[in-house]
Amino acid sequence: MTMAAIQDRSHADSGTGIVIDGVSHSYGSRHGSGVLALDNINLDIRENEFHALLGPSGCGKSTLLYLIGGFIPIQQGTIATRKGKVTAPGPERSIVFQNFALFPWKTVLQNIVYGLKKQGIGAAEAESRAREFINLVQLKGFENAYPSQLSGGMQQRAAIARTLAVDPEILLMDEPFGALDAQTRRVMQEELRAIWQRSRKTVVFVTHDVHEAVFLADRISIMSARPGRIQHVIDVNLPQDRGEEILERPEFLELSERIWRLVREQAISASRGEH
Ligand SMILES: Nc1ncnc2c1ncn2[C@@H]1O[C@H](COP(=O)(O)OP(=O)(O)OP(=O)(O)O)[C@@H](O)[C@H]1O
Repeated sequence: MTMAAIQDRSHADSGTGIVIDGVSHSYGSRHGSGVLALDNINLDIRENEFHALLGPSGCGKSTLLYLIGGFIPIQQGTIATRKGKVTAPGPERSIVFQNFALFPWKTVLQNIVYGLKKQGIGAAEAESRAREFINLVQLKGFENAYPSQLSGGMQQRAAIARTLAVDPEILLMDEPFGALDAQTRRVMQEELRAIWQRSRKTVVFVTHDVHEAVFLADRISIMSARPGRIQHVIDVNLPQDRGEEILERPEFLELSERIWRLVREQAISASRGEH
């Protein structure tokens, strides 16, 4: 696949939505007598949309993401993509974690090539594709650097390049910028939004940062405190092209304020033990 190919995806109908139907999840017991983390989640994530999952700490955002990824078994309900029901990890679904997850003993280039070779792609093509994605995330010149020689933001860009290079239809992101300083985080958010606009993957992005969710997403699901339920699904009617200037716009600030109040209600009811 070439860079032109990922750009073409913005006009293609090959994206994959995710249908989450009646999904509940408990930890500590196979039969539901442990900690109920998710309670009857029903959610349709549209093809090619950038969807944020927002909610108080411990509400089950990561659990839902891992269930979509097929990394933990679905106990109750179903999750389906264009490829059918999710029962295990699959190449059409890739995840980016908070802590970069690069191999420290491999260079940036080797880290990206590794994932491509595992998919059966030959060495020469893997290397040229890896270089394209290194350029995409603006790490040209750092191909031969080891993760320890990079800043946190650069490591995360390398991790995102590794994930994008294998061309998943669905990109699952678990607070990928949580470990970054505020300035780097801002730059990464802008870059991610721009990359998404070019590649038009279906993205599910977990965060507990309201501004991050509003800046990045087309729709935001607000979850209740544990056990996690979908309380609200909010459309983000902001321009598709989003730069730093959008943070000052009244519609951005109003929507952020409205969502902040909804999230805060969940956090307060959690602290009162209402869930
Ligand atoms: N492996 C596990 N064993 C037992 N309980 C777990 C396990 N993983 C998560 N939990 C519990 O399930 C609930 C949901 O956890 P999860 O990590 O999905 O929430 P989260 O919304 O992603 O939280 P945070 O925003 O703090 O990362 C939490 O109460 C947590 O304590």
